[in-house]
Amino acid sequence: MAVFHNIDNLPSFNNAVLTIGTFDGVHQGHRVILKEVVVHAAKVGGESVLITFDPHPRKLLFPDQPLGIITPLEEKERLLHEAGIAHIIVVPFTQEFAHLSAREYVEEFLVGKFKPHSIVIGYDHHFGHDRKGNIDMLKEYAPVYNYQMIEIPAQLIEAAAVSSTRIRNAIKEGRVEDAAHMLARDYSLKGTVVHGNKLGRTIGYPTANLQLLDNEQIMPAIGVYAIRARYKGVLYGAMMSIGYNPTVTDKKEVRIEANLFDFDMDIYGDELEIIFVKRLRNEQKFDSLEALVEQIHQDKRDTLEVLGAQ
Ligand SMILES: Cc1cc2nc3c(=O)[nH]c(=O)nc-3n(C[C@H](O)[C@H](O)[C@H](O)COP(=O)(O)O)c2cc1C
Ligand SMILES: Nc1ncnc2c1ncn2[C@@H]1O[C@H](COP(=O)(O)OP(=O)(O)O)[C@@H](O)[C@H]1O
Repeated sequence: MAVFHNIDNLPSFNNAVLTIGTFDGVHQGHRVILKEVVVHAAKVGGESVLITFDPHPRKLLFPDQPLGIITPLEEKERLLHEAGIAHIIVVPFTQEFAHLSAREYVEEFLVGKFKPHSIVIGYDHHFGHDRKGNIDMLKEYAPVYNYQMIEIPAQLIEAAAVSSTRIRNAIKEGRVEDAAHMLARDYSLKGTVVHGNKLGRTIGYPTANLQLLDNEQIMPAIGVYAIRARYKGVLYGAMMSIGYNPTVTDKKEVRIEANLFDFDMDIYGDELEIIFVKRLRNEQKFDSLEALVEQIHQDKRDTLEVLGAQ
């Protein structure tokens, strides 16, 4: 198992079975491809090699569009290894790399650096400057450079009825259960616990305020969620508010905060992982703090019911 970030200093792989893509989310559709790579590598006595890009190509190509990624790189690397991929190549996605013509990309990059035994690719994969390269081109070069092409057909990928875009939309709309279904795991975020307004403890609900480790990661819709929170390897039932806290402030700043059950520790500065389970309700502006607290009691009951039912 290894991750390589420097493409100018790669080892030579033995019968590399390659796949290429951003694999944001490492979702059910991606897993169809990953499985083929791992199984095929075992069959031909080769090594599974996955090429991915950082930052996400869309960030370089469309810098004005907010990106929103599902899996930060470190998490993606962990999930890919879990899926059985032996070697991960993280290509720094620079202007120079983006400008390689499709031919240069195949000849100098794929063949030059990896001498692949096989390339496993989805039917709709594009590459090279202006995305001009496609699967037909990889097929044409196959006999020239002596690699085998394995195309993952549309039906197989579409049967999974999953795409990174659909997952992004589900998360943005707060449909975290739909996202979990497509990801085959719960959506999660990591953050550092920062100081808030110190009001939480006075109303009986201290809330760890989070600053996300990866600002590019997608935030679920404003609202209240049943979650699990992982602190130093231990999972706690918890509830989360993502919102502006209109009951207590007029500031237009989004706060991400979690109240952990059966927990009483000072965790400022520490890392907390949030695992989304279900969106419970919209954020509301209450007439009084008492009314907010009444509702938070109810949120806790609802959360315990949701978590207990799992
Ligand atoms: C489960 C939960 C639900 C919440 N719902 C709301 C809400 O609907 N409206 C609101 O103004 N604030 C809501 N809050 C946020 C509280 O206003 C906030 O936690 C409180 O002001 C303490 O903030 P502090 O951590 O900055 O001290 C919610 C908090 C939690 C934990
Ligand atoms: N059950 C708990 N859930 C969340 N945070 C807790 C809990 N118990 C203690 N804490 C601590 O209390 C802090 C939150 O208290 P709070 O009064 O809301 O302050 P702040 O406004 O700075 O977030 C957390 O950052 C954490 O260090």
